[in-house]
Amino acid sequence: MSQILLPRKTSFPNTTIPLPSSKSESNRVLVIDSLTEGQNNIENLAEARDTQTMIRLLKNDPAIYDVLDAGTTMRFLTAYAAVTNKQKVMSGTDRMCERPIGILVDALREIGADIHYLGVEGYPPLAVNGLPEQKSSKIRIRGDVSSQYISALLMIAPLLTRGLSLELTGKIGSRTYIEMTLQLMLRFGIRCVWEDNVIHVPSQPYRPTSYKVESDWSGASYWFSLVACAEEAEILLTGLKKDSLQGDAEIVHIMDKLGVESRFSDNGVHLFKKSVSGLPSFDFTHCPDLAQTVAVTCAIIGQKTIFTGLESLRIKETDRIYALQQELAKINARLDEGTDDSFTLIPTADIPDQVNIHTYDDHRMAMAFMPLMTKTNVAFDDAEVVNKSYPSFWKHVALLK
Ligand SMILES: O=C(O)C1=C[C@@H](OP(=O)(O)O)[C@@H](O)[C@H](O)C1
Ligand SMILES: C=C(OP(=O)(O)O)C(=O)O
Repeated sequence: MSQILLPRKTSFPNTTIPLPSSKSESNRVLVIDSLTEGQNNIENLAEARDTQTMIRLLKNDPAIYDVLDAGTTMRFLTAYAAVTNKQKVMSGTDRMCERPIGILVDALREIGADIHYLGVEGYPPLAVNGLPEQKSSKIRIRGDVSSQYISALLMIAPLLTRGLSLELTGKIGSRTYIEMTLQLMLRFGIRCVWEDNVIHVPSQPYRPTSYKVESDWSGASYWFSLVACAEEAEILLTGLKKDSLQGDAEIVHIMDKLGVESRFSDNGVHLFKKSVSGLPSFDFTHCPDLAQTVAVTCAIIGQKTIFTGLESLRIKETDRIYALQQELAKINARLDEGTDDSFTLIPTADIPDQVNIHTYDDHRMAMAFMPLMTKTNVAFDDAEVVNKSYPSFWKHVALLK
């Protein structure tokens, strides 16, 4: 684990950031590719460790699928191992074994999969022993804990002899990720119907096709934040499209309210500074991975804000609410929990001359605090933490002139 120090810097003229590809798109396409009979032509897979882990496990097919700290890899491969009738142990880091998976396991068991827990009920590690016979084709599943369970079931559904109808109950979180799954399945020939809260997936074969993974909008968010926080900045982010499958493209609209103008061209999106207006409030229900970026941005630029839709943050790489509260306190900012489901971001009053950020084994804690370098010298205790989604992140920070 090595430290990294970013010295204070306020202006960033004309920099091009060659963004990495999306790990969410990559991990879906890899699972679909493995479920397709025939050759797909897939370009631009992510450098993210989560994706490289998926590639390695699918290629080597070891008896133990050790996903490390990759949530999508854990959830998608659990369903994949079941439908392909594999015998696998699913395991991961200590934190992965604290992230719930019971909702997915219950659904898979109802469909007919043979799965049992090897440790604590409801959590990895698990033993998957295939899916001998489909018992049910109509499943009810909660939509308010993690959309990854739903994406995992949707991707295997076309291979089930009776198909699958998924009734989503309660509030649906991270809906844009479910839509991404369905859109990608469509690219590979699968037609599903989403009516009210039921998604119907008939039994049908995936069709081989060509697909080029787009750049990562979640990774893009840190550069939007840098532009918002800087005195002057102009940044080109390559490989992004206005019409994206990724819900985190929402960052364009969020940052429009926080002083960043986005102009799209054939190369990607160009970011410029503009004035900030109004007292914004943001709902992260469908883009939870942007919450840390936006909280830190608002703290730095002095923007009081109301946040909602943060429920899922407590079960991600770390308890992201706690981690944000601890690290924001170091720059005298607060994220106060209200009596309803909202949080109030009270911005920074005074920033010390040097700030040491603890990263909690969470890539997004490190990347979200990078723009703090516009105000002070900032050190991070674990530089490699970014490898989960964006291994070239610090190399890209070094491109800033
Ligand atoms: O399906 C995906 O690719 C993801 C879904 C989201 O998780 P939840 O559905 O658990 O919110 C998101 O936070 C995660 O980084 C990636
Ligand atoms: C929550 C994340 O990933 P996962 O759930 O796939 O580990 C993330 O990348 O922010």
